[in-house]
Amino acid sequence: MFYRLKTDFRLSIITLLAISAILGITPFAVMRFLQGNLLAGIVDLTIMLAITAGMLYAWITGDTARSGLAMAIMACGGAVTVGAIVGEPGLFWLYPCLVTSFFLTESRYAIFINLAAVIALMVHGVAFSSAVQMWSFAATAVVVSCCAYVFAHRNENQRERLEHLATIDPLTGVKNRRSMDQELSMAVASASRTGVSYALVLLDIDYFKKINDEHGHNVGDDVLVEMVALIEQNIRKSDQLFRFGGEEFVLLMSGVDETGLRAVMHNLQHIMHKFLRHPGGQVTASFGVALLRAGETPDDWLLRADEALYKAKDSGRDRIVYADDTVVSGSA
Ligand SMILES: Nc1nc2c(ncn2[C@@H]2O[C@H](COP(=O)(O)OP(=O)(O)OP(=O)(O)O)[C@@H](O)[C@H]2O)c(=O)[nH]1
Repeated sequence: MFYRLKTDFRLSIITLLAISAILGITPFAVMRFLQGNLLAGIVDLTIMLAITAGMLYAWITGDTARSGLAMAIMACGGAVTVGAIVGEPGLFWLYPCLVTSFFLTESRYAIFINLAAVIALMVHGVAFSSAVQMWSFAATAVVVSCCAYVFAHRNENQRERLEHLATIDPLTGVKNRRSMDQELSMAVASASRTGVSYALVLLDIDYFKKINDEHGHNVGDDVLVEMVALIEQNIRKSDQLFRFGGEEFVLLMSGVDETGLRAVMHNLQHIMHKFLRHPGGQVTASFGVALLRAGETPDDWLLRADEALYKAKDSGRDRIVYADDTVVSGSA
């Protein structure tokens, strides 16, 4: 539960709004019933129930886009109704709604909802004691909306940037290990649901330390970047390459059978032999390959590929080893 709140920003805003609405509106709903203002009490109660239902929908379905939009409409619509019924005191409720609508839904919808709410109250007019008060309300509502828009927009940009930084390896531009863990779990789930086959390749450059030591770290970096470019040019768009750490990479392929997999691996090794160079000569790599088994966990799958890679290194490097093979094949 806390993980979802931490990772899904809109869900956390929806939850925050719903909890605030329940805590903030309940005393007023009780007060209005006690004062005999049945209509205002029922409106308060309806807003609370609708917002709570929106939050439950978001938690159950994960569809925060639709529930966020619905909640922005409900919150602003509710504030307008309260303003129209109880007059001036009800206007204050619109301000927090104008702010949260930018965090609940896309900016273009939020602008429309906020404008509609402000105009509806102005047209209704009953909540205002004078024209000056009405126009002051309109001006402050627009200022609040503009500030909320700028803040929400900047927040969204920074969140996207952070998400990018957290999932991408800055040197090679491929996804990092953190993304890989998620993708492997998704692949395992997809395989058991749809029956699509998946293969995992653990790839490690041979004697990379020597390249660094003899030619410098920058040359080592260039080798990593070139290798990634070569691999990406020779895999399908649906295949995914991750940097596992250091000079180790993971290639995740979907929809491959054993024959196709061997052809792809043979081609990759061939391409690297032909094109991957450093100032001192050829760069080679060792590969551990494992096709996903039915019911296997991501950790076990990765472990089999790792054991195959270990065998490839142990038997002389520049090798492709398939997890279920007993015989280690040599270089192409
Ligand atoms: N240039 C560069 N080097 C890195 C980077 N990350 C890790 N390394 C280096 O990669 C080297 C890996 O060395 P080892 O684990 O001994 O592997 P190896 O020399 O390739 O030996 P084998 O894998 O057994 O063939 C270390 O010297 C690390 O410092 C990086 O981003 N850039």
